[in-house]
Amino acid sequence: MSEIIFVKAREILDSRGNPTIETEVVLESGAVGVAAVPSGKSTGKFEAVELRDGDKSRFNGKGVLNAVRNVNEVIAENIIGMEAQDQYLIDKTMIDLDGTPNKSKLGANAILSVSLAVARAQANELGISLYKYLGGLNANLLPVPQLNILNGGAHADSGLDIQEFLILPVNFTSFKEAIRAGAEIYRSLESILKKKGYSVGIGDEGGFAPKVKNTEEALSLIVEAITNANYIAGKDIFLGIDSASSGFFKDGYYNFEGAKLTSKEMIDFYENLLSKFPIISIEDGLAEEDWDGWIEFTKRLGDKIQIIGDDLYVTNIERFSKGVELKATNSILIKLNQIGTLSETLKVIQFARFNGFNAIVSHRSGETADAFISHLVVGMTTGQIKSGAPARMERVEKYNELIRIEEELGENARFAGINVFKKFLK
Ligand SMILES: C=C(OP(=O)(O)O)C(=O)O
Ligand SMILES: [Mg+2]
Repeated sequence: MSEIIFVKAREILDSRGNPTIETEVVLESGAVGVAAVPSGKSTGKFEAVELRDGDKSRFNGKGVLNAVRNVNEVIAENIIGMEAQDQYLIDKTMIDLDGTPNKSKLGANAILSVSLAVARAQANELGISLYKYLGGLNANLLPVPQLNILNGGAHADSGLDIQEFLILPVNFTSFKEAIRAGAEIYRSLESILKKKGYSVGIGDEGGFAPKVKNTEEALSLIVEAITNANYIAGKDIFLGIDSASSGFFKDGYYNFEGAKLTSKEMIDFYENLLSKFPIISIEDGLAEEDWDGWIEFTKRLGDKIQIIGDDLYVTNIERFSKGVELKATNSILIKLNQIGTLSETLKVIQFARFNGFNAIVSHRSGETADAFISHLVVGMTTGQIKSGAPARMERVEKYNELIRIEEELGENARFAGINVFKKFLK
């Protein structure tokens, strides 16, 4: 047991060059925990509040000095003296100190940086890896990576409406081999794009951002890349998309690929895609307030594919409970900074499990070198992680950390592989 004696936050930069917060926590024993918070661009309307200064003279208003001050001057004096092992109590103390339903007073970024740094400090205090602290002996499952190799939407200027085109390597015996296949396919896609005269510039999450015609062309290029890399699409590698469709939903319609579609027409579009491509996962296929559409979507396609709510749920237990009750999806995306504490995130993952939902732990489009999510996904044995392309160091670092974890687990490591999708493959 060791109590917190020092808490200090600072403003650092994220992968887009925007400011974000990092916090350091020191325990009486000398154990230290440092954690940095990422930042989204296609953020959900119902996410907890990321506190930004609004002072246009610094970072065009995006500074986080107020959040830093909230850690150093408000949170610090309230948690110094608390035991680092009391994660739930520390998180509750911060939630109560904030006192708002969306953490708008202190900032979810401020609160989360402390929450994660405390967990790290406690793992270091115990002298064990973070994933082992989170999950103990049960923490031996390595996730299927969802690798975003072609970018659109708010993350790139490819002109594609769909934000993320993902490959999911499943037919492998280890995470390391799965990521190798992913990286080979990424490079294979680069060669194809070059040969066809497309740009090989990349988007925020490291995927290529060619100005291709539409979704079908993007998916065809990816299938070709899989084949050229000597893998079989639909067996070794499945496809996924994150439409981030709240970004093109307006006044009840989806403004998609030049047309104005109803929810039903959007679902028809996805159903047609499934008949042409080995897609196993669709995230945010519909918008964050289109509950009726989601119910229909899951009724029609929920036994064939993983249907993930991201902006729909924002890792919030209330919105997620509603989704479970309404059968709005069969899966949930998990982003720590959508809700703002580790303990609330753990509860949402547990709730997903109780209800037979897949949980996919995710990075944000603005990232740091912090690989906390790699430990979270193994600690909670969720079986899937989404961390962008197998390129750009802030993305790769999450995958590299999983390679290290797999090595540490040795013969006890298991790769989730096809198991996480078995229920969709009858
Ligand atoms: C990672 C995503 O993007 P962002 O961080 O911009 O919300 C996403 O939508 O899943
Ligand atoms: Mg998303």
